[in-house]
Amino acid sequence: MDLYDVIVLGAGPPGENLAERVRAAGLSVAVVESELAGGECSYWACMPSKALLRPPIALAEARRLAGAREAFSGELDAAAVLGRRDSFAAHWDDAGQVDWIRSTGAEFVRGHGRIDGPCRVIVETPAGVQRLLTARHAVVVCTGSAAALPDLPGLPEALPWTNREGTGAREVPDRLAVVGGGPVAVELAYAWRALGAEVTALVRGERLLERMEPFAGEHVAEGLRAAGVDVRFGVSVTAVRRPDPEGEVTLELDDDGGGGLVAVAADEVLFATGRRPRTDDIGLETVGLTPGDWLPVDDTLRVTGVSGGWLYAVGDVNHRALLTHQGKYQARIAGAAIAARAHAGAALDTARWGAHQATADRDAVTQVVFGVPEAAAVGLTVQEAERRGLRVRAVDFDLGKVSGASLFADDYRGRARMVVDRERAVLVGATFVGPGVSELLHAASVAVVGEVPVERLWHAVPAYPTISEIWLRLLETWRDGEDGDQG
Ligand SMILES: Cc1cc2nc3c(=O)[nH]c(=O)nc-3n(C[C@H](O)[C@H](O)[C@H](O)COP(=O)(O)OP(=O)(O)OC[C@H]3O[C@@H](n4cnc5c(N)ncnc54)[C@H](O)[C@@H]3O)c2cc1C
Ligand SMILES: NC(=O)c1ccc[n+]([C@@H]2O[C@H](COP(=O)([O-])OP(=O)(O)OC[C@H]3O[C@@H](n4cnc5c(N)ncnc54)[C@H](O)[C@@H]3O)[C@@H](O)[C@H]2O)c1
Repeated sequence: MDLYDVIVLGAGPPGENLAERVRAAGLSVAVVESELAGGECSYWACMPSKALLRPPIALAEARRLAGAREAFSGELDAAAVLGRRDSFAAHWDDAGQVDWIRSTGAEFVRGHGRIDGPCRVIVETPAGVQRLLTARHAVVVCTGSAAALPDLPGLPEALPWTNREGTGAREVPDRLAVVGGGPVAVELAYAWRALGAEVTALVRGERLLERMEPFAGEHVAEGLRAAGVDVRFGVSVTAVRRPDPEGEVTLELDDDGGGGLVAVAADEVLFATGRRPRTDDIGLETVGLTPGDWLPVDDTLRVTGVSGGWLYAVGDVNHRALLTHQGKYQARIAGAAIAARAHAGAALDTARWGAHQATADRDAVTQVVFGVPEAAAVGLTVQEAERRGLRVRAVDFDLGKVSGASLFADDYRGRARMVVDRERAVLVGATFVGPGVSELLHAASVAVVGEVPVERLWHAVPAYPTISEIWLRLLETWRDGEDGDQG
């Protein structure tokens, strides 16, 4: 029997960070990983997708500048882009990440872990050996999520792409159909179109990026269309046919979306229709939980409904904010809470924004969706703020009218919104859409998390001529008491 203070199940970025955090607090820890240390993010999600996107974005941005565009007459070298992607996915080899985990003093255990009652984890190693690990203080489930596929006739036989093939494919299909309207669909439609595929995006709803302000999705749809993606709204796939696994795939649609389209033929189909928790085979039934469910947690990331307070869940698996950086934030908070509880008598700071209270992953979630344009958001949209009972004002401005933006790209198109709590006159959310806006986001996060009064923001002087001068235009619009460009 191996005894540790903490056992971490799953070595995605949140699991790795949790281990580092509790080690730094002097606790012993074992990290169990069944596939690759680094998780989905490193090999089939964030890193390879951004590696696929960066060359097309750089090229598209250069082509928007008179004088620079003349230097680019050729097309992207798809093989070189895929090769660069491979190196960013570390050629699907996790030796570097395992070394890093071990460098923290954590023990790395390769194998499939299952909870076996309170504080116990049984690991089935690749050699088929079972090893029992016991935790003195905590077991932290960081097993992440996998692609959720709808229950459609013919879908399993059609061998659909999920995010794994969508980020890892070694050849560019001639025709790719993409189902879904979230970040995965948007980014991968943009990337594969730029690499040479004919891409049809089939969106069930009426807009893209439903969790962001509506104008973000509108600008992104316009950008995808400008890049040559055929974007169709209001269409649902009802069945998928691929009689020959090597042959083309046909998607049957319920409605023509007004465009006369009743079926789509493609060489591959990517389903980007959301995520499901990886909890179906981790022994949840041994502690009274239901396999296959998301794991609800309190704000210290402790799983609710389990007695003894020893079980935590961090990252995608708790369904609070399915983003790597938010999972790592949760890991820092949970690690601090576990360490404080382990050192009997240490008081927990569970006030809003306290050291042991996850707050940002509800009230200040940051996200950037990459492409041309980029969409970047933090905190609450108008709709979410109103749902929470806040009285807010949306302050909008056309980013194309900011001199830094017009220098960044000819005919710059973009928009910004700050959402201001009228009662306290502080920012509760911000959204930017336009080329190159991703690096604007952190300033907005600091304002939201710091609850900086809007009047104080006048003293945060943006350098001239940068896109950040949008802040002055937003403040002027706020001062003048009328909304900017609402178009
Ligand atoms: C295409 C795509 C692009 C994305 N891009 C971004 C982005 O740009 N930025 C961003 O912030 N987020 C992005 N995300 C989301 C991000 O990938 C996830 O939020 C992140 O990976 C969650 O980390 P996690 O550790 O919770 O889960 P995962 O990364 O899924 O890691 C979980 C780990 O647990 C292991 N595991 C599972 N079960 C067991 C078990 N029983 N025993 C042992 N080990 C187990 C798995 O093998 C895996 O290594 C993207 C997602 C997708 C699909
Ligand atoms: N750059 C980034 O930060 C980034 C990039 C990719 C993914 N992610 C994260 O990964 C997670 C997964 O992303 P995602 O885009 O797969 O999921 P999502 O839940 O964000 O979007 C799923 C989309 O599929 C649609 N959909 C669901 N079921 C459907 C069905 N049966 N038929 C047709 N459409 C259907 C939804 O309406 C929605 O548009 C998200 O939380 C996202 O934030 C982040």
